[in-house]
Amino acid sequence: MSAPLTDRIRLHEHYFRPFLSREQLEVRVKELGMALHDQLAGANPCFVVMLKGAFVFAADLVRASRLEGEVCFVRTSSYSGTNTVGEVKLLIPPEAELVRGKDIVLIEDIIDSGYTMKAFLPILQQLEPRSITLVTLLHKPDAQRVEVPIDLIGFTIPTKFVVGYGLDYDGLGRNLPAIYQLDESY
Ligand SMILES: O=P(O)(O)OC[C@H]1O[C@H](OP(=O)(O)OP(=O)(O)O)[C@H](O)[C@@H]1O
Ligand code: HPA
Repeated sequence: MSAPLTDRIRLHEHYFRPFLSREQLEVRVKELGMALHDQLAGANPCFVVMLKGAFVFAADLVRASRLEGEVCFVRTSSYSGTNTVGEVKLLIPPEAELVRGKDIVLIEDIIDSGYTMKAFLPILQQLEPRSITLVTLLHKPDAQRVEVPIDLIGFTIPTKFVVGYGLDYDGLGRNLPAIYQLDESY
């Protein structure tokens, strides 16, 4: 059954329909937090958050993990509209002194083509962390172009552009509490 028209949202010229509800996100993020807690029991990790998209997920995941640790922010950029431009820019690099020798929890909102992580992981590895645990809320396996070692995945989703819960379409939609999927019937 299609979603009621009132649930549809418009961002710029595109329409998006409800895809993952606030409740589904809350339940899954708690599960991911517990999994991290079990995997890193006793560690004092450094959470590395990929800005901008992962800021909402990271805020919930860090608290759900109940792990004590520093938080550090990194910013990459490679999307224009709904397409990757291929080249990954590192706009805010990681802080070397927070990463060296630490167990890193790398928090990403989405792995789509995989180009962002493929470009960023070697930069992180050069700083010689003790370990890296890569957590992504969303993964589009059919869109992935390069190998990425993902440790924890929230939701495996189809190859359609999504927004909300931190993810944007050209600067809009990050504030939405749920996740919406591009509706190509308009
Ligand atoms: O696997 P990929 O195809 O590389 O796509 C994933 C990346 O794309 C988005 O970032 P973006 O470059 O749009 O920057 P943003 O987080 O500031 O929105 C998203 O937050 C991921 O970091
Ligand atoms: O589907 C997406 N939505 C928002 N940002 C993204 N960056 C890569 N894929 C996506």
